[in-house]
Amino acid sequence: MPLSRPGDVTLEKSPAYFVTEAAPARVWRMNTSIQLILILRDPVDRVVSDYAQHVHRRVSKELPPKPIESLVLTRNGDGRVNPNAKMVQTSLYHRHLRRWLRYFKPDQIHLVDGDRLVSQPHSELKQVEDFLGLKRHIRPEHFVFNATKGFYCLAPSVSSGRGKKRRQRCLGSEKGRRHPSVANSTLTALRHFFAGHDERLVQLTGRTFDWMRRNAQQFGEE
Ligand SMILES: Nc1ncnc2c1ncn2[C@@H]1O[C@H](COP(=O)(O)OS(=O)(=O)O)[C@@H](OP(=O)(O)O)[C@H]1O
Repeated sequence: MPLSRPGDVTLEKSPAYFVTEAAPARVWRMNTSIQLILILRDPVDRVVSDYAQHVHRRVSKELPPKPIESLVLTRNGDGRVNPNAKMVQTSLYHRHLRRWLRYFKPDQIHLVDGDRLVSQPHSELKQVEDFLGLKRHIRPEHFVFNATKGFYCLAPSVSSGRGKKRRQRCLGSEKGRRHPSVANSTLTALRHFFAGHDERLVQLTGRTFDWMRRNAQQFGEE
């Protein structure tokens, strides 16, 4: 963590902490009253996003990407999801969150809806300001939709530059890449698999996310 002065709010972001077995105990030893922010998105989209990173890494090394099926489905060709696959494990949010809740109180962990963070960043970030006990500073006009990027970016008025240097600030080109296309049968297997885990996350958090409603509609009627 960087050095901070009294009154500073220091933020640190590492997606890997969430799934790292030893992280909750280590963080607790550092600071028992820390405030934690967890961004959750549709677990299937998260798997596909992970796969997009795999494709990017392989292509940049001039290696052919592996098919997603070999990374998330069982090897016997029955089309079922392999629950032990790394990309699948990472999306089992309730398992990882349960580990954090052994050390931290539920009110120390704020859940951000990652899908809404993309579509309505202001409303999600307002809740983050409240959770951190900050004065509400972020306003809807601080975000502008960038059609090329396909995401909201920070408006020039809140950029850190001065004068003409003030321009829109978007996340880097490695964020929000186009996702590779994935066979419908694989997506359906993934949706089916994760729908079975939705209820456990609801029980743990008391939150129902939009992807759960979509899953319930799709699979509840089967
Ligand atoms: N404004 C804006 N611009 C670009 N991307 C945005 C934005 N808001 C949220 N997102 C989503 O953030 C996802 C990447 O998240 P992370 O940076 O936490 O992931 S990681 O560090 O790469 O693990 C990234 O996931 P992918 O779309 O799968 O790349 C985006 O969906």
